[in-house]
This record gives sequence, structure tokens and C-alpha cells, in this order.
Amino acid sequence: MIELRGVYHSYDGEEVLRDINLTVKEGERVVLLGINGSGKTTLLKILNALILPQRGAYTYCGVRVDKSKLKDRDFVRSFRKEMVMLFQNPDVMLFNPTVYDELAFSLRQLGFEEKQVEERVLHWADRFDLIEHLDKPPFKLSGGQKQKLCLACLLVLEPKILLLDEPTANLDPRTTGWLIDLLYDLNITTIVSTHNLSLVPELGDRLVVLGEEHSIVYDGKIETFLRDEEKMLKAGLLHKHRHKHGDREHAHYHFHL
Ligand SMILES: Nc1ncnc2c1ncn2[C@@H]1O[C@H](COP(=O)(O)OP(=O)(O)OP(=O)(O)O)[C@@H](O)[C@H]1O
Repeated sequence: MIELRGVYHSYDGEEVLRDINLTVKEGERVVLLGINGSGKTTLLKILNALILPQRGAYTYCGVRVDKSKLKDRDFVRSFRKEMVMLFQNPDVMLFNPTVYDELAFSLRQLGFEEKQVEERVLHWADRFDLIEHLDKPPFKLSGGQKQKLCLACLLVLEPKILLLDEPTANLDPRTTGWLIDLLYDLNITTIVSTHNLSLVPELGDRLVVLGEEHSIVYDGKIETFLRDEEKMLKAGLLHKHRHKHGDREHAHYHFHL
């Protein structure tokens, strides 16, 4: 479904992705883990064709995604419907006068009939506890409600692939639990980025780790990685700290949330 081969990307001459090789099959639930600045968002943006890799190839369902393909209106239309991305900051995604219009926006853009728009909007608003907020302007929602609204705006399209960039960053523990359950119940391919090690086992089945050198340092089973201190250290996800217990000092590894 998704294939990256030898992908590199840099900003202002500074490499943020190096030799990325990644294949994702339909139905997989991938967690993308890496410390701040390791390149997770950039990788998701490449997958969502918001930026093109400077070197290497991106293939989606057998089609090479490049500059000329992104000028093909039919391809772009179906690609944007099939693959959607939830950004880290919900405010960049919300611009309509009401929550209802926000949910309806992309369906209207894609030419759905108003009756079908209403059906889908009400279905997802109900599933996301947004019914009572439908007439409000989105900026009046709380951070967590905005995040829910952004996600609902994507799911109204009934996409095949959902990319989520640090989706739990603004959520309290209860809403985080709600999101984990939702992702589990959704029967679609998901790629979720996080730097939160403790949430990794909840967010997917396969782990891809971007290391400090901006390349993939691990791709495989989640439990195997979480038992491998050396690999976690190499990815910058573990730190050694000294502690005092009375007069005695000792050191052990920690990970940070
Ligand atoms: N538009 C941009 N212009 C210049 N530099 C950028 C741009 N976007 C990201 N960067 C830089 O690229 C590097 C990787 O950023 P990216 O956002 O992909 O990492 P990340 O792993 O998602 O980080 P975080 O966990 O902090 O969100 C960082 O050093 C960042 O400052």
C-alpha cells in the first residue's frame, strides 16, 4: 500500500530523514516512535504528500507519488480522500464558522450531496460527543474537544489510511483512553507518531523507531524493542540518572514521558 525507498529529506541543508525504507501493508497499525526532532512529522508529511522527498521514491498503491502525479487532479482527489493526516496542533485545521460546517467542509468540497453530508456529520458528531456543540464556533471548544473535532473531520471521509501526529499531546488521561479505544475499533490502516514510550503498546502492533541520526533504527514487534535497553539507548529514549537513597547513591535507566 505504502512504500518508501531510500528517502532523504533536509531543511536548509540539514538532513532530517536519512535513507528511509518503509513498507506498510493494508490494515497494519504502525507506531512511529522517536525523540523530538527525529523527523516523525516530516515523515508523515511525506506520506501525506504534503512535501516530496528530495531523494528516493514514494509509491502509494503502486503509483509513484511525485511532482507530476500531484498535478493529476483525479489522483489527488482520491488520494486526499483515502489518506488523511491529523496534525499536532488542532488550531491549524479549524477555520469554519461552526462545528457542523467544519465537519461538513471536506465532504462539500468533494461534491457530496447535502443529505449525505448531514448523515455523515451527525453520525461522527454523535460518535465523538460533539452533537451539543454543532452550532458553536470551533475556537470555543477545549483543546481536547478541538482534537476530537479534527479527527472527526478526517473520519467523515471514511479514509483508508489515517496518519496521526502525536495525537495524545493535548489529551487528558480519560480522552487518551477514548482515543486508544477508537483507534482499536477503527478498521483502517493507521500510522501514529509519538515520543511517549508508555503509550506505544496501546497505539499499534508494529513499531518503527527513528533514531537521533534520523534513520530507522528499529522496525518490528513492540515488545521486543521495549525489552532491548541497548536499542532504546541508541534511539535516545532512555537516560541514566543518579538517585540518592539516604547516604547511598545509585544509578539506573529511565525513560521520559
Ligand atoms: N519547515 C521547516 N523548516 C525548517 N526546519 C524544519 C521544518 N520542519 C521541521 N524542521 C526541523 O526538522 C527537524 C525534524 O522535525 P520534525 O518536526 O519532523 O521532527 P519530530 O520528530 O516530529 O519532532 P517533535 O517530536 O518535536 O514534533 C527538526 O530539527 C525541526 O526543527
